[in-house]
Amino acid sequence: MTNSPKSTAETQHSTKIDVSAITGGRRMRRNRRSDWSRRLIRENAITANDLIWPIFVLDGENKIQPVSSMPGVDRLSIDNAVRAAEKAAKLGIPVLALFPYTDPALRDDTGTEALNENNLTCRALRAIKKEVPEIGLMTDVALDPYTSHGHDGLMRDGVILNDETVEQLTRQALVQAEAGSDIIGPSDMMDGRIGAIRQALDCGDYLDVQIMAYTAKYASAFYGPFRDAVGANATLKGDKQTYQMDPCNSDEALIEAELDISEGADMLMVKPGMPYLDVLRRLKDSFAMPTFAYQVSGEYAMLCAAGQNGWLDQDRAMWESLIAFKRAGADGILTYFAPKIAEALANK
Ligand SMILES: NCc1[nH]cc(CCC(=O)O)c1CC(=O)O
Ligand SMILES: [Mg+2]
Repeated sequence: MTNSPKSTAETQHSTKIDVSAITGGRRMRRNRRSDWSRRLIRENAITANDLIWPIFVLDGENKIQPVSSMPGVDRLSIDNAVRAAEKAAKLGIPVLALFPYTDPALRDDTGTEALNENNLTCRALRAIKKEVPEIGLMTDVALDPYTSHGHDGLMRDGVILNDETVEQLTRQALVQAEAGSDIIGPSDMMDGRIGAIRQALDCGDYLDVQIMAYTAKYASAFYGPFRDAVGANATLKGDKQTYQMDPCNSDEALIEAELDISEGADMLMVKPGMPYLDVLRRLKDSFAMPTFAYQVSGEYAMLCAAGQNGWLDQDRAMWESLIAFKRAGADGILTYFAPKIAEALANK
């Protein structure tokens, strides 16, 4: 490059750009120019109606026990879970999802405590139903909070048994329905459990109890903090790859969905959330079912940790992560941010 005056003038002349000609007059930035215009053209929004708030319940009274790997999330004794339900109802959150922290002394090989009609989950269901009847309650069907080995199913010689587990899960679902669960959420990934549970609910006069199938649940590293919260990290031996899905696959999710729908699922779920938005979109487009995403504990922990370090703006990242689920086709999101989001929306 020379820097003679003549050459500079030539360069300026030859780079005169006519953007309107290039884009055919289309100016995408026009709509982004002002706040009112951005609001006007917005395709997606989050409302409190989109939220399911997962809470951790523990035994005792007047207890609030922080989960160290999930800043701002606590294990709550039932009386405090009732307070949380009142708060959720006031904020317009439609559903609470209950997860029990089970006393290690109550865990055994076969997860017997799952079938106890007075277990923590059942007592929490009854207490919340009594005090806050207007809120929907969802419960987790899986054996991992109750087994001494931390697996979601029954185990023999190191193998997770499918059909025997399905029988046990079906009984667990009935116990929860009897205690007042509105939505049964089987999170175990055994084959055939949706159909078995549907059949049992219908025979047991629980025609109106809904099933949200954990349809595409992946064997994920992002569940770590949750397993802390429910005390399963200490007990879990091995991993869950023989029943949860391989993160390398997405076609398989379509078959899982087809099965769950034909077996009677009312709603589908993809889990984790952010790393599986493609799966969410495929399920929504293929089946047009009410479809949910679970923004799991590890996703929550990552955003909080980066925020605490000042590495990103936690609030903005939180909103952006949630709108991504809506954009990808979710009808709703299970998220530990639910109360924070609903509060912010209420104060807008
Ligand atoms: N049935 C277990 C269950 N139910 C919900 C979660 C994870 C939720 C989260 O990470 O927030 C898990 C963990 C697992 O499969 O090991
Ligand atoms: Mg399945």
